[in-house]
Amino acid sequence: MKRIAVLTSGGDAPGMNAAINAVVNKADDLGIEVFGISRGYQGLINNEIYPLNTKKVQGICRKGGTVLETARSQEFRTKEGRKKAVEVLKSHKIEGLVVIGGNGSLNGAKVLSKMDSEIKVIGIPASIDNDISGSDFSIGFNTACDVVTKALDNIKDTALSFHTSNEARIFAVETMGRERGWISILAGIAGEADLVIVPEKRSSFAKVVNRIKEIIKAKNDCVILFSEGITNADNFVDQLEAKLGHRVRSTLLGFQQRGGVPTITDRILALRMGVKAVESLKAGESAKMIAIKGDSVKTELLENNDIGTGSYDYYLDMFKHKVMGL
Ligand SMILES: Nc1ncnc2c1ncn2[C@@H]1O[C@H](COP(=O)(O)OP(=O)(O)OP(=O)(O)O)[C@@H](O)[C@H]1O
Ligand SMILES: O=P(O)(O)OC[C@H]1O[C@](O)(CO)[C@@H](O)[C@@H]1O
Repeated sequence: MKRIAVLTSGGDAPGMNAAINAVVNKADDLGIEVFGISRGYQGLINNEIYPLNTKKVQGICRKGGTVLETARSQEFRTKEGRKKAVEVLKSHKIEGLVVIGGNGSLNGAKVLSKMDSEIKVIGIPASIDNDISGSDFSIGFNTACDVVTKALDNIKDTALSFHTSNEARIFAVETMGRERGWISILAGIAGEADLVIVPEKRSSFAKVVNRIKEIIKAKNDCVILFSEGITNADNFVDQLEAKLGHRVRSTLLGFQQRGGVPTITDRILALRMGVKAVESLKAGESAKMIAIKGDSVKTELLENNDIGTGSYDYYLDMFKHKVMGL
């Protein structure tokens, strides 16, 4: 393997830059040339490709987002688009490609790996949603949880300061994560939310309301964390106010969860995965994804699924009275 390329695709995630840095530095160690591709698969189709070296990626580990920029590409979903992508890689004599992205990007990597046996493709899971099967954690998830936990810490200061007021204080905070409640559950436990509502559990709206009433009766405040993937997430707070007859103060953290300086945990995860991806290409592997399992970084087959695995049930069951679903 003499020449490889790296791209980032789909939603950006904090730590993607550390993965790029590791790919370039490990390739340098092994005497492999590296090219960067801008704007994901669309940039690849458009031949937006340039040489990278260790100097160019110096100091990027601390940066959020991705220095390669990212995109979602309809054209790459077509066979014609993917053919163009292969032609571009071949025209630059690229023998291996590292795709850093979420489950869609990794599905794209799998399809690309079937196009031409001379081009090896390895995926690195990077998404704040942690919804990628095969790896316990994806790059960016830890940073997103950190943002949400810190927001909860701040909100709880107000909640606890109003314990003796006449009016019960109720706060509702929405998290990202698409159909998965990973961010809610981990940040909820760490930030001591009183109630976490995730899409994976089933309950009724009436039961959720009753649980909130119990919490208020017991301590006069309630901090609720709910996932964007629950049923009727958009109207959840309005419906709660109507049923409870109380004000519910709402916080939408939105894209704050996807950006910002990556935590050391995300940086180390990304660095380990970047190194493993280059080693895997060097060993001639293809159609594989880098995964963290327990404390080990491994290669797994790229599978066409998008539900995320890891030890999710363990966290859901830690404090049963604090977790409900809708
Ligand atoms: N089945 C597929 N076949 C070919 N390409 C795909 C496929 N699925 C996704 N892609 C490519 O990967 C790109 C990124 O996918 P997607 O928009 O689902 O984001 P993602 O990687 O899952 O990130 P996020 O975690 O932000 O959702 C798509 O725009 C498309 O170009
Ligand atoms: O607006 P966009 O870029 O499609 O991203 C929104 C989605 O991306 C994610 O942040 C994952 O990257 C989801 O949690 C969220 O719903």
